[in-house]
Amino acid sequence: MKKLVLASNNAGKLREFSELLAPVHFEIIPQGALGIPEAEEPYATFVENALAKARHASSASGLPALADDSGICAHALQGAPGVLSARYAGIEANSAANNQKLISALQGKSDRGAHYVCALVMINSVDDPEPVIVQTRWYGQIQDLAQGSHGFGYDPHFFLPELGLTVAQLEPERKNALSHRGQALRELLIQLSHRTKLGA
Ligand SMILES: O=c1nc[nH]c2c1ncn2[C@H]1C[C@H](O)[C@@H](COP(=O)(O)OP(=O)(O)OP(=O)(O)O)O1
Ligand SMILES: [Mg+2]
Repeated sequence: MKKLVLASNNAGKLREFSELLAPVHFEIIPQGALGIPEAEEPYATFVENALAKARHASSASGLPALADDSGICAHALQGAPGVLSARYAGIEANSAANNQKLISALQGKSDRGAHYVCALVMINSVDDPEPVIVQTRWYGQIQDLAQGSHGFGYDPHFFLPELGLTVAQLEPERKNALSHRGQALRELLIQLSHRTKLGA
């Protein structure tokens, strides 16, 4: 079975990837299982950070790698925290501190619109000239009150008006069916299947 390193140390993402990739015939190896530490994420775009993570994991393992760089963009904050979502309240910040900072930054703002972004990059090797790249959005609203216990990160504050629920109130399968990460992974698998058909 083809091996694939998942270039992430985020337990929530790793759980979602294992659910989403369950039907796929890859042996999925989280980079932590190979002792690979987090990559630097210095770039201003999600795609560049995802590519840096994928290259880091592929270089350290000698295997194909899949990386996710994602975040939440608040419209009233000109897209902040964006690529800095994981480090919004500081380098070692946890989700509670990041959520708190986001809610504080939005006090008094009437526009609560936001979107999640997910950039996925898959490479066959560190020098792969044709990375598979997908980027998707998931729209919602940021609410002050934290609700729900599923998911991770900003999910308890990310409200879906069509459902009347936060993402943390969705069962995992329902989140995966709708989320930025679920959309991106399904698109990536379609792109891979086209390549396989063409023998590339
Ligand atoms: O579905 C999601 N539900 C809730 N929050 C989410 C989601 N997707 C991304 N997020 C937030 C979490 C973190 O604050 C940031 C990702 O940051 P990001 O650098 O891509 O990931 P990370 O540092 O946690 O793990 P890693 O880089 O090892 O993959 O966006
Ligand atoms: Mg990160």
